[in-house]
Amino acid sequence: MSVISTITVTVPGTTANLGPGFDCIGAALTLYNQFKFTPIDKGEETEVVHIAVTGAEAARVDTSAENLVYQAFLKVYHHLDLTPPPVKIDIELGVPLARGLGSSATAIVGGLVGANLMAGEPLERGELMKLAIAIEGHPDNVVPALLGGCRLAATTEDGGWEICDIPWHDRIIPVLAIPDFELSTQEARAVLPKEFSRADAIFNVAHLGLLLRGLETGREDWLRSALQDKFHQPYRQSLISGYEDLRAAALREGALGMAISGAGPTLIALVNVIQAEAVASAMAQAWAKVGITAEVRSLSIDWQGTKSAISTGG
Ligand SMILES: Nc1ncnc2c1ncn2[C@@H]1O[C@H](COP(=O)(O)OP(=O)(O)O)[C@@H](O)[C@H]1O
Ligand SMILES: N[C@@H](CCOP(=O)(O)O)C(=O)O
Repeated sequence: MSVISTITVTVPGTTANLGPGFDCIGAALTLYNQFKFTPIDKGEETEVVHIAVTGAEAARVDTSAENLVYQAFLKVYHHLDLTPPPVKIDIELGVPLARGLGSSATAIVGGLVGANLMAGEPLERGELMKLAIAIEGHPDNVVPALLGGCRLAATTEDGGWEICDIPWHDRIIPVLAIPDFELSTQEARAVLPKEFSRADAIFNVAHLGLLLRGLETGREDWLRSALQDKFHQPYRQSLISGYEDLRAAALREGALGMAISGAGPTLIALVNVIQAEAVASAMAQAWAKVGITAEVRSLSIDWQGTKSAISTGG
């Protein structure tokens, strides 16, 4: 009988909200975290984990049993009422932490998918998705991280989720300006009001519609207004120093619009492919002028979502 030696799970980072789609839309990006799960022999001991992390920000990741990847791994076993096996988890970080690029979603999805494969794949993708949304608390990062592409998530009348794939025109490029400072999602959610006016709700519904059709058709006149929002960006801008300077620089070089990626502090510009390089360099310079070091990257949409491979031995 073949025995699992290692399970490798690769999960894309994501950009959520895209302006008016607060907590309901997100897209997977060509930026990845990799998680390797290796069963270890620990005799009678259970719930034992060894975690090793590599990558530029490795020292910032908790390697205790509180690690989010392991917590998600345990969730599958507890959900199935099974005893979790001792495991070694190797994490290779490619998604910057706490920058609004869905690093926590990669950890959750990675842990769930790894555990499900180790347990013999008892859970279907839809069940894993529900567990992931429950852990993260909102669907807009974990859904595209798992499925790839740009996805809209809406609740169904029976309390489930309807997931809709959003076409993304290949002329439209996401340029991500990633600063060297962090902003936790929890902190950036704490500044938001609990209620919104009717005028704000109508504003966001209209602009989300514009965004969806703009992304599908690539129509630049629609996309130029589509990233406006009244639900989160007005309250979060002050947490991101240089926000207005970056927006002005990006628009000056021809960006169609700029928004906060997820809860920030990364900023995302939607750009016609022809302008991508000029916009990226203008955004980097604008942050440098206010003393912030940043990495600015023109990325693509990841269409595959989470990938996994199992190597066996014995
Ligand atoms: N690869 C990882 N392994 C373990 N925990 C992680 C990993 N990536 C992110 N996390 C956890 O998620 C936190 C960041 O989550 P959050 O504030 O939501 O930011 P982000 O926008 O990156 O998702 C990190 O501080 C860490 O606790
Ligand atoms: N809709 C959430 C998205 C958070 O994304 P993250 O990448 O910052 O974790 C929010 O805006 O709070």
